[in-house]
Amino acid sequence: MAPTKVVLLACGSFNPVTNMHLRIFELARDQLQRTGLFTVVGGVVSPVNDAYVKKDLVESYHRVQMAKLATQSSDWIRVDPWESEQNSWAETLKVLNYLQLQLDSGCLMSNESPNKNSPKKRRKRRRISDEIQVDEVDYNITNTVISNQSLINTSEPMKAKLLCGADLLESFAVPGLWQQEHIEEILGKYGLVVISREGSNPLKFIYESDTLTALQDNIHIITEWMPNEISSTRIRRALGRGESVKYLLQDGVIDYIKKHELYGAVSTVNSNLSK
Ligand SMILES: Nc1ncnc2c1ncn2[C@@H]1O[C@H](COP(=O)(O)OP(=O)(O)OP(=O)(O)O)[C@@H](O)[C@H]1O
Ligand SMILES: NC(=O)c1ccc[n+]([C@@H]2O[C@H](COP(=O)(O)O)[C@@H](O)[C@H]2O)c1
Repeated sequence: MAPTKVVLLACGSFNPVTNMHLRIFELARDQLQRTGLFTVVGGVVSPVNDAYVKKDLVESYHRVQMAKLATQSSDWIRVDPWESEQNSWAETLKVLNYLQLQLDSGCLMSNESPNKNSPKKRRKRRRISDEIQVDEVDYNITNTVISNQSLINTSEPMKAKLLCGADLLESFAVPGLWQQEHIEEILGKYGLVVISREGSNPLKFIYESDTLTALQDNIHIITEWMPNEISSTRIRRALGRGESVKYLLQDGVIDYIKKHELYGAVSTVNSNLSK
């Protein structure tokens, strides 16, 4: 049987995007392809909407720009600002539905597709947006994406899968956070690729849930044998304290943070301080 073509979607704050966020895409692609069952044709970073209540969340405009800078050298990971541009927070299932509709209709937007602004493509994406009942999106804003990534060929059937760290899987158990039907649909219709994280035990977590056990064929657990806790929270803390974050974030992201004085970082534009 030919491998299933897959596009990985990572939803999160990306506040800011770290090298570990990039690493989980790479690890997931490598390990999924080694099974011989999947070909990973793309990865999508979807920064969460500003309406998602989280401490210290900087404006999505900045989080999207940083994610674009971080992924600009990748030929398969791109950033989709659609979720961040909605008028309200969009649940993860809706983001997956939106991505799958784009894949089904052959109109997955690249970060720099030459004809991305064509009225035909704009109309098509607007229809997709209407179909999943989210607020109207201004695609002129969406299309101000800057990057050098190539267009994913969407002429063949492709499946969206949710890529996450084990902490996101474990958040399924937080009362009131996820609707049961959403969890079932995310797993049943799409599937989950979970990267292990220090302090988590995804296999035990699945074992303890009847829903997850019933759908475990659609959960791919990938062990990160070089675990590290590069987390956005720790990066923000370091920045606020004036500590170096070099090699934890892409250089372009560090420059952007300093230029815009995000997370309490001090601009180096007018000073002689090195990174
Ligand atoms: N070190 C890591 N190992 C494995 N997965 C990770 C790691 N860091 C982030 N992820 C995963 O990347 C996705 C997006 O990350 P997100 O920005 O929401 O989390 P975070 O880095 O933990 O942020 P914060 O520290 O602000 O809570 C999530 O699924 C998260 O589990
Ligand atoms: N019900 C849901 O769909 C649901 C609930 C909680 C978090 N999420 C998503 O999970 C991600 C969590 O990000 P953080 O780990 O940064 O909080 C975000 O993208 C958020 O939208 C989705």
